Amino acid sequence: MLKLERISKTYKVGAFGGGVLHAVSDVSFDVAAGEVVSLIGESGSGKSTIGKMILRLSKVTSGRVLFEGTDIATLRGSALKGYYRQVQGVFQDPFSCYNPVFRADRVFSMIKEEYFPGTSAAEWEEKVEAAVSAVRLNPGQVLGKYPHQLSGGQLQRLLIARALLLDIKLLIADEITSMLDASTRIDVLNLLAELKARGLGVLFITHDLSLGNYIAERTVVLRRGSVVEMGPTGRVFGNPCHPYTIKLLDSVPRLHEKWTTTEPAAEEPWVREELVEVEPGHFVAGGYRGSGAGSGVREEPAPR
Ligand SMILES: Nc1ncnc2c1ncn2[C@@H]1O[C@H](COP(=O)(O)OP(=O)(O)OP(=O)(O)O)[C@@H](O)[C@H]1O
Repeated sequence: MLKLERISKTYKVGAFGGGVLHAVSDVSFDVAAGEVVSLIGESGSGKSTIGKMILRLSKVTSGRVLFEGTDIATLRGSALKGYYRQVQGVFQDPFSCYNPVFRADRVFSMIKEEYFPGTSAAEWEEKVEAAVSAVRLNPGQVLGKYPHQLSGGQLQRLLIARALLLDIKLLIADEITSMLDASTRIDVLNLLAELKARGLGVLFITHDLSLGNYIAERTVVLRRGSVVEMGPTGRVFGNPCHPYTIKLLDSVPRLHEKWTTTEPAAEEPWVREELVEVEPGHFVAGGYRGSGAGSGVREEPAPR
């Protein structure tokens, strides 16, 4: 469904824009229908930049984002609108998505005006109630309320309901649980699991390995804008091979804290190690191979 083909993003930085920051370098992976892929990496590793490029909030510097075979950079007008009916993002801070002056369900009426102007009021009301119930909220308790009368978890779920109203195929979920308390966080994760069972693809962006492990079929580990390891979650977590992944897994007891040891994104293109398939579907930059206790050991490259 979604395919990233060697996408990169550079930003001009420095006093007169003379420097170049490589936020994302040559990243390729895909997300299938009904699949959750978690994108993990510490602060500044380029996770959100990838999410923004998929949502066309940020232009790719090179490479292509394909959705059902079409390069999204080519979409214009009604084709672009059609894309947003199928692909939506939900972000970390639910409060910032609402205007405190208006009732929270204004986010639904805005969608009606934009995408469903011909739908009758009664039919629309039914659709909204169904979407709100699908995210396990009681319409009678949340509709008509102002944002300050609702919790962060309720506001986050309303945003997911809003995405559902569009009947999306792919959700870009960028740190959506990081501002929620532990029990609400699990609720939202279980909700994503239900949506996945209904065929929704999800790119689950997180700095929290344990959440990624809980929900995702596949995991992509990002370091300084490059993929260092990716594959089926069981393999990446059960047999981590790249020294960086091993280091991340060692830090699991601290995972509910945001990582503070921010690595700066590369100001110079750093030597990117090629991804090597070390076991079926499991790719590791530089060809490091895990061997249980001795994982992180790189075998001599095979002779060509
Ligand atoms: N508009 C911008 N201009 C210049 N640099 C940017 C811009 N947006 C992001 N960056 C830089 O690109 C790098 C990647 O940022 P990004 O937000 O994608 O990281 P992240 O992994 O999502 O981090 P976090 O978990 O803290 O949100 C960082 O070094 C960041 O400072």
